[in-house]
Amino acid sequence: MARSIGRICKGFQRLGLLSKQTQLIPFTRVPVGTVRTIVTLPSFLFPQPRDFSLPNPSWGSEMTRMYEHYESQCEMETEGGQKGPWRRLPSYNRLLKYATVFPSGGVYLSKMIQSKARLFTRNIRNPGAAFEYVLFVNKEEQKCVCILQAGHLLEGPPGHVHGGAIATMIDTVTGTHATFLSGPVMTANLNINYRRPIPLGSTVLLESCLEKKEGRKTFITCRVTSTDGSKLHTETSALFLSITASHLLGG
Ligand SMILES: CCCCCCCCCCCCCCCC(=O)SCCNC(=O)CCNC(=O)[C@H](O)C(C)(C)COP(=O)(O)OP(=O)(O)OC[C@H]1O[C@@H](n2cnc3c(N)ncnc32)[C@H](O)[C@@H]1OP(=O)(O)O
Repeated sequence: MARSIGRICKGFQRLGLLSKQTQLIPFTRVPVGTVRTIVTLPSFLFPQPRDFSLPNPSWGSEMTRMYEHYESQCEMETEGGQKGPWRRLPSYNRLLKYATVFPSGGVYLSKMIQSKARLFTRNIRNPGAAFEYVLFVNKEEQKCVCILQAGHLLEGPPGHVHGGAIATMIDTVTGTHATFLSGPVMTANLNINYRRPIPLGSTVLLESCLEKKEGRKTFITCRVTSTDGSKLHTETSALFLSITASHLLGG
């Protein structure tokens, strides 16, 4: 258990959410006053988290075809036998499930852990009903592609996807991309132009590109198009600001 919690702590450290000094100290050996991270629950209570970016039976033929296309890019090797630049990003419905105490924000996080908080885009139990999506990132080109199949619960105008649902996906894709490029960030500005409605149930591509980085600022652009690229649905410019854990803990 200690090893698996340790791996999770390392994951948070990589994302910059835990300080490097945070140590895992088994509960039974904790000298009073030196606790930095407390393990409160045994690992058998944590089932293997579901990776929502993997195919499920609700995926239509277009979603599956696009997934297979990008997945095959991930398997490609360069001429020198190295792994190619594409990676699929796994996707879970919760990020903070396993952490119990932050160096200075234990109470806040402990409350979150006991709560029912779930990532907004991954909280519908019925597969295919809302956001079905998978993200692929290309490290060399500093771009990210998301394949989205928009389910029937996302209706806005009759037969078409709600503008807020589109904005949610744009924020998710550009936000994940910015995190990949710059570590923990928050959206400061999203500027979206809706050019053409997205039919409900259809599969579209969101392509996010790094425009520039300036200090704490990461500027990203994102286009939503049909899978063959012939129809432009939305265009976005987004600004993300790098944050530290204390920004989140400050509320
Ligand atoms: C390995 C990878 C795996 C990744 C795995 C991750 C998985 C994860 C998946 C989930 C992905 C979901 C992604 C959702 C992301 C959200 O939805 S975040 C939620 C929505 N956003 C918010 O709630 C943010 C609310 N706003 C804030 O907290 C604060 O205003 C901010 C944005 C942090 C900035 O505050 P601050 O740090 O105090 O910055 P501040 O000093 O005011 O300004 C700094 C600079 O930025 C500029 N600035 C600030 N705000 C703005 C603005 N709105 N417009 C223009 N400029 C601005 C300032 O002018 C200033 O510029 P300079 O004078 O330095 O040139």
